[in-house]
Amino acid sequence: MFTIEAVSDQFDQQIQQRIDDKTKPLGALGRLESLALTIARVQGKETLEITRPTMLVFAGDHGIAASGVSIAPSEVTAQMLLNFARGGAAINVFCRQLGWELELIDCGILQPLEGLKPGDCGKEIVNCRLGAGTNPIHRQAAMTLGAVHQGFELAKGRVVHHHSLGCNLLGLGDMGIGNSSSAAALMAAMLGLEAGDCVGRGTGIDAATLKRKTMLVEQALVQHHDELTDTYNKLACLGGFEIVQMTGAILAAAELRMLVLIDGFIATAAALCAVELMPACRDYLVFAHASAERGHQRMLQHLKAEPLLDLGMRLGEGSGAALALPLVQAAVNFYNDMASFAEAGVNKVV
Ligand SMILES: O=C(O)c1ccc[n+]([C@@H]2O[C@H](COP(=O)([O-])O)[C@@H](O)[C@H]2O)c1
Ligand SMILES: Cc1cc2nc[nH]c2cc1C
Repeated sequence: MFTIEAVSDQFDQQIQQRIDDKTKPLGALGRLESLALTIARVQGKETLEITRPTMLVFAGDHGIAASGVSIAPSEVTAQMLLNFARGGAAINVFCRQLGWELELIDCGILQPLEGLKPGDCGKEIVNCRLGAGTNPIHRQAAMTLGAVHQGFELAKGRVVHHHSLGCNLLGLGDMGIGNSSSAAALMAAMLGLEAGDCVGRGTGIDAATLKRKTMLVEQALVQHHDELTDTYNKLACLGGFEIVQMTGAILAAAELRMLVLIDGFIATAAALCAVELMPACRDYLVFAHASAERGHQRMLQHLKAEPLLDLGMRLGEGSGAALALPLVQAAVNFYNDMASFAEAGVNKVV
């Protein structure tokens, strides 16, 4: 369904030489230097550029939320999506500040946001609905395999659309009450860990809720144990509509050789799925930040990812990915515009 080419390391030496020739002590731009190498490999050209950076926020509801695993009920997913549409959430503020295009995608919240009065809803919500919330994963499969495939196709449609508008950097974010349970279950299934190693406090639950959440995720893993044979089945049994579509978006973006900025715990669960399915897509991913959610560090280690920021954030929405854009632009700009020792007439120091 996707044809993804791993990036070539053929020009690594030239790229590294260009970075090392800039007027700075060797390695002094730290993580920005490896970021520039990543971008140069992906873009494969002399002058790097970030064009029309676009944040896609995928929203979906989760059956498990009815069993009390979050601080909020499922209704808050729709309420926050409406808040995004009206421009009032953290992701709106950061996108406006930093120059992101923003698209909101309903992947399957409980009830579609229809029947709003004209003018009530500022921004279009793109309909990519796979259902009215997933089934509770501790009792049955979240969705059918057909829904997983359909979700990949819908996400690919959005990515192709933004690519055609000139976007070469996607940010991926999520909104979905209960989705940290689904992300933790997928993490456990993919990394071969216990529920207890993967489940965290999500929106900020108390100790008793954490215990229940861990038990339900454990139950989901036992319930589906024999079906967790490949990534598609893992997504069908344990996933969420927004996690499926973020996975599809990563694969579609990699196919088009676009860079993808991954947000926190939920988006990284989608990255785990995408990389398990097609390892070559890893080359196109930049991990924006270390979420405070328990388990995120271990996901990042598994993906050999060094996140750009560590702000103790655990909001989702794409907020961490949004904040990392200036660093990506800084990596591009130093690579393009900084003088070399020869150009500047500075003695090369090593
Ligand atoms: O992405 C993260 O790192 C992250 C960590 C904790 C919570 N969240 C957000 O909080 C919601 C999921 O939390 P919960 O407790 O409802 O499972 C969902 O809307 C996520 O975007 C996001
Ligand atoms: C208020 C609120 C905002 C959010 N943004 C992302 N997940 C969220 C969860 C809640 C509860």
